[in-house]
Amino acid sequence: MKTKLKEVRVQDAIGLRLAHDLTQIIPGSFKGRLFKRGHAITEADIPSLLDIGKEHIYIMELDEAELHEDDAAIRMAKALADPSLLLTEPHEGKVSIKSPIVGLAHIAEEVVEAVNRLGEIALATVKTDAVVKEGSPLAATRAIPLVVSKEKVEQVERIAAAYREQHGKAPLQVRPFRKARAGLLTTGGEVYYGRIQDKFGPAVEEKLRSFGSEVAEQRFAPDDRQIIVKEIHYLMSQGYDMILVTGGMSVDPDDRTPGAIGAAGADIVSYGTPMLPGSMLLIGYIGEVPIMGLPGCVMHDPYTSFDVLLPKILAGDRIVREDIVGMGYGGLLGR
Ligand SMILES: Nc1nc2c(c(=O)[nH]1)N[C@H]1C(S)=C(S)[C@@H](COP(=O)(O)OP(=O)(O)OC[C@H]3O[C@@H](n4cnc5c(N)ncnc54)[C@H](O)[C@@H]3O)O[C@H]1N2
Ligand code: MOO
Repeated sequence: MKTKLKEVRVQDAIGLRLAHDLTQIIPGSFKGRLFKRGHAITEADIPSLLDIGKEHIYIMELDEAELHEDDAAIRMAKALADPSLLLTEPHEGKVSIKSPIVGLAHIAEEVVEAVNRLGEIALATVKTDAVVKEGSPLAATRAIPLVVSKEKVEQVERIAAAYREQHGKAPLQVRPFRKARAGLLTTGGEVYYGRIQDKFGPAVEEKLRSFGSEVAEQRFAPDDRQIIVKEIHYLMSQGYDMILVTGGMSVDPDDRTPGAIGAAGADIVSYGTPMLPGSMLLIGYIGEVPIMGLPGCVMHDPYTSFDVLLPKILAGDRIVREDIVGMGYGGLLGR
């Protein structure tokens, strides 16, 4: 390091400016910045500095071949992020990259690894296909020491530029969701004949709404294959973007839904999804329109195979068999 760092006792530092943010942690109640970089120390600050364990502060003379942690974090974030993403001010040496929209993260894993292989810098991200909400972070950058060589940050910039060149997009981005209008068919004699109240409709509506889509119409059918087929055809005729059928997805004689979806003309991508909960989910297509058979757990569990497949569909993916095959590894979430 060619940057000059001089240690000064806090008692002798009145009027001097802090070279970096200073953090306080009080377990259970606070973790954050107590003093900001550039703050000029006053007499009154001394007890607080001693309370967070700072008997000395640094006075910094930055070498021109090196970068302060804040500036390194900003440059790396700018190099890696799609221009639509939001970059926070550096905070304790970290820049967060946030999504301006609800969507699906797309993270170039090879870039994340190449950057982290350089050492002395950190790039942490969510995984590809994670759903990000408006304002939620998808990545953060940070330099580990207080100063790093410019060359290191330039290497990050070169890695990011090479990816952009090859793929025509940034290594970190968010794919937006389309607003889908779904047709919902709820099967089950116990609901159809009024023995119990429907709980599936509200659960599916809530889920779609959280992704910016909607249930345009809900229909009901008893456990009768022909009626279910007729209702699927009706929903198709309404031009909905997606058809969701609930109930009757497992092994009982009254579980007619998988057979009816096939009989309605769907190309079945998979009946059965290697994820728990959500193993009895069916996905197929009638032409371009996705159709899913949703098992009972979707009504009950907050996160199932439906929560993996629905966002991918809304981001414009057509689900293929390999997507389903890949869900088993890491797919044991509940019972
Ligand atoms: N022997 C086996 N048992 C089960 C299997 C299996 O493979 N072998 N699979 C299990 C899995 S996984 C699931 S998930 C459940 C649910 O399967 P279904 O989707 O077929 O659900 P149903 O049998 O239609 O109903 C189960 C339960 O949920 C109530 N229900 C259904 N629809 C509604 C609605 N719209 N509103 C309110 N309540 C509803 C229904 O009355 C039943 O109580 O099967 C496991 N078992
Ligand atoms: O489809 Mo079942 O939910 O695995 O619980």
